[in-house]
Amino acid sequence: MASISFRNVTRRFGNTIAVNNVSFDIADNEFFCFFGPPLSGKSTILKMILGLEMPDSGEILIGGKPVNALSPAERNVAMVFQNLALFPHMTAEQNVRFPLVERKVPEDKIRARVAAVSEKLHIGHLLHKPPAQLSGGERQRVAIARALVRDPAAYLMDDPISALDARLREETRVELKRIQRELGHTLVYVTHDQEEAMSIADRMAIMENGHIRQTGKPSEIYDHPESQYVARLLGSPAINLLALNNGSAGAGTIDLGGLAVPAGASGIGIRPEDLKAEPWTSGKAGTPAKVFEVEPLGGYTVVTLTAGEEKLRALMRGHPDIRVDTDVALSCDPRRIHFFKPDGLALAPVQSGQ
Ligand SMILES: Nc1ncnc2c1ncn2[C@@H]1O[C@H](COP(=O)(O)OP(=O)(O)OP(=O)(O)O)[C@@H](O)[C@H]1O
Repeated sequence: MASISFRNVTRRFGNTIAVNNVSFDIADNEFFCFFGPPLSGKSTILKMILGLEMPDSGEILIGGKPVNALSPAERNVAMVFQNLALFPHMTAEQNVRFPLVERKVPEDKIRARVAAVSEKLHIGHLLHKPPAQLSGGERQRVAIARALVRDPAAYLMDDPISALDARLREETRVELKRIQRELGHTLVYVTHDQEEAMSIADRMAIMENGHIRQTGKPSEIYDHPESQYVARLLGSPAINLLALNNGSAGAGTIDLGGLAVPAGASGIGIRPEDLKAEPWTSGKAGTPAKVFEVEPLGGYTVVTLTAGEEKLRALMRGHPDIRVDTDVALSCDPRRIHFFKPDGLALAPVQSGQ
């Protein structure tokens, strides 16, 4: 397996800058995810790693060696194009063998490789069965074995499970994460699903318009977004973003409880799970708001609130005793508030020294 690095890589298509001066380092054996909206440049990055697209400028390194001049075959990187669905007319074993048979790998090598992958993925006892006789989870393990049966320097996957239904998608991403960790493959993964990216990646890069806006562990990026753009892309329901009206006197409609606002801040962000809404009682601290709608989701409830001109969302555990059109008091742990400048970049909170 190998590390993968870009150094100031740019790729243009006519007037479109698909990838704009991008640099990153993916470590050996890392599960790395590119996440961003459609047309942000994710697939073009994968194609340049693979050697199907050439950069206009910049350098690409695999295993520390420059590969700009190497053909796809010489780079030994495998793209998993197809989604992780099995061929129904083949047994599990025929499915797993397929990528090697297609590449005319000698039979003894195929046998050895299928045996090795089957042992690692614990599917040896399933190999004689057709997909129809496998459970959903078993089918996904076999499909992943087929995707991983080659032994390249790194695997690339472009939205491989988006075609599956929601339940199977959840199962498959857990399997994939576990298997990647067990096998220790470098895996570069593209998705436009924020939950998938957050749950699956060791580290991720957030893309916008050909730029990487932030790179890091999903939890670090979620807790410390460097811009409003990144803050908004991660989390469901989305972060509440509010304009600051008059500096430290108050944040629009949210009482900041005397929190010092950093100089230059023009807006704040509060994650729905950090916003507390409690039944209003006179004399209670907090910003008055009205309950607009309540959405029970089973384990959680999303409460939409109106405070002045603003609509805010709070994510609460279980089934809170909150009714539509009643008055509530809003509060938030001030340490969980994000501050942003007019250009959308984040500001560090003022250190109180306490
Ligand atoms: N072969 C091409 N010819 C012309 N323009 C291209 C080509 N490939 C990509 N682009 C353009 O480059 C930009 C980035 O596209 P890319 O496919 O890399 O984005 P993406 O983030 O993978 O999108 P999606 O999630 O929709 O696959 C887009 O504006 C796209 O139209």
